[in-house]
Amino acid sequence: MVKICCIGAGYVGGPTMAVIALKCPAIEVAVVDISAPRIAAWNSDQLPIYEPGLDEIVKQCRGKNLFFSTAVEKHVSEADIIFVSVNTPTKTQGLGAGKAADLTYWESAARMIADVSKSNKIVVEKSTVPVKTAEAIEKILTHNSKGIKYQILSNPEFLAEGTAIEDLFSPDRVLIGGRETPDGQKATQALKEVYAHWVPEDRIITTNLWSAELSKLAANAFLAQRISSVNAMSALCEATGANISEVAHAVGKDTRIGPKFLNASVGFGGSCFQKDILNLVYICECNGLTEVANYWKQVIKVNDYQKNRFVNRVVSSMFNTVSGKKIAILGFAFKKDTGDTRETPAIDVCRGLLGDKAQLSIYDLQVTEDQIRRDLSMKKFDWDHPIHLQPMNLAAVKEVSVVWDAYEATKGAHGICILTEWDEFKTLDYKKIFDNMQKPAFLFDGRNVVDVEKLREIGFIVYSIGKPLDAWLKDMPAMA
Ligand SMILES: NC(=O)c1ccc[n+]([C@@H]2O[C@H](COP(=O)([O-])OP(=O)(O)OC[C@H]3O[C@@H](n4cnc5c(N)ncnc54)[C@H](O)[C@@H]3O)[C@@H](O)[C@H]2O)c1
Ligand SMILES: O=c1ccn([C@@H]2O[C@H](COP(=O)(O)OP(=O)(O)O[C@H]3O[C@H](CO)[C@@H](O)[C@H](O)[C@H]3O)[C@@H](O)[C@H]2O)c(=O)[nH]1
Repeated sequence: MVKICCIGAGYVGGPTMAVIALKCPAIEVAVVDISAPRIAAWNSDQLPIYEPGLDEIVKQCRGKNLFFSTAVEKHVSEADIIFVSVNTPTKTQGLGAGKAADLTYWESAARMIADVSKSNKIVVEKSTVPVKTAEAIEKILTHNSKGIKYQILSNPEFLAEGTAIEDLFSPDRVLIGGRETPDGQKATQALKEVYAHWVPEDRIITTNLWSAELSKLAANAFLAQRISSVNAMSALCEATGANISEVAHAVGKDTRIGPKFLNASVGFGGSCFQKDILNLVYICECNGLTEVANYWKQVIKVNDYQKNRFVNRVVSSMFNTVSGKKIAILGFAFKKDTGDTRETPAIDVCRGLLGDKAQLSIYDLQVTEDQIRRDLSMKKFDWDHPIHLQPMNLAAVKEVSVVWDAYEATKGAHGICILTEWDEFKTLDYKKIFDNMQKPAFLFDGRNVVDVEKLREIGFIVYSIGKPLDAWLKDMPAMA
């Protein structure tokens, strides 16, 4: 029986391995982690991450051919194929701080593999890593090899949160990069056979190692660039009276551009886009490609601009101050159908409003109060470390309350900010909400989910990203 071990039981390791176990009953899959609470949660009824469809798969396979364990060394030493899916945060100190990927966790996983292995291994990079990481890992492994042969493959993951199971069941492509030697090709073939249990062969792409590593960073940079492009246009729409939904629809009809991923928003979030672009920028700079680095940096600058613009719009519309005013925040996760808050634009928007002394009442369908409080007091990039290494005893933010109902959040509020596109926010009883708010009642839709005209009829002053401004907002221009 082929044995697979995945180091890192996170948003990637958990779902990917669950799907491999489901689709390959003859393979034994062990997912290991240094975080005991995380492993305990994977072995409980309350999985550590919320992902539609994941519970059922885990229930079906757990204890049969899918195991979650803290016995890292045991499972690594027994495995034929080892996936490494650990954190690769942005460095916060030293050379490349604020940009370069911190490979501490990756390196410690590689050293551990070298220490405990007694048989040949295929080591698969599942984490997103800088180009040429495989070469460094190869050096660590072979330096300590004791005669054991290692083949390193790059197999980046392209799943998006909220649709992870769908994406894993039916990926646009599976990418495998390997050495172009007979042993390298054999390893590539072995991994290809795992995916071939359910992925059509023409969707499994094989490349050299460096192309696979770079393709992951490139794909995320292209995706994020699309959002910054549409968000940049949204600012111009507000200035000119054009409507971003109409512009995006018209632009996306061009088959060369396509309709997906063109929703203007308060800004992109998530654990990957910013981190991976910063990483790309750093690699360009290290290779002397300043113009290329600056080009990609702009994608992040526009994203920061979009978040700032939103906060400025809220404050300037409400008579240039939100001091002491109750603002309801609807949605805190970085997108719908996930409880993940890593780099969510809600953090920056909330901090901006708190900076102007607002009182926030936050409601999200999946994010816990504890998580929200941690996010609002944590330093940038501190989130991307194993949970037991993250700062504890964070300062309490007393101007924030977290509630479990949109009506409660909005009761007595001066304004509402919609920051996540949860379906529930489309069907709330906005008349009831309006009646219970201070007047004038403001609604700032950072996700374009509400029916602007209907809300204006009820009496709201509405701002919706990239949509024609109502008269009130035109009279209260926001500073960029
Ligand atoms: N989240 C996504 O949607 C996504 C998608 C594609 C790629 N990625 C990439 O995949 C990697 C993992 O991301 P994630 O979202 O799953 O992170 P995560 O924080 O959810 O999970 C990483 C896990 O690795 C564990 N870990 C760290 N060092 C370890 C070690 N030495 N031994 C054992 N366990 C260790 C941590 O405790 C943690 O549980 C990152 O490189 C990320 O960029 C993420
Ligand atoms: O038209 C759009 C699409 C997305 N977003 C925002 O962009 C962010 C990222 O969304 P999405 O890409 O759907 O989620 P992620 O889970 O971050 O997935 C991205 O990052 C992963 C980690 O690398 C990759 O594997 C995926 O392919 C890539 O889509 C979220 O805040 C979204 O709200 C928009 O504002 N407008």
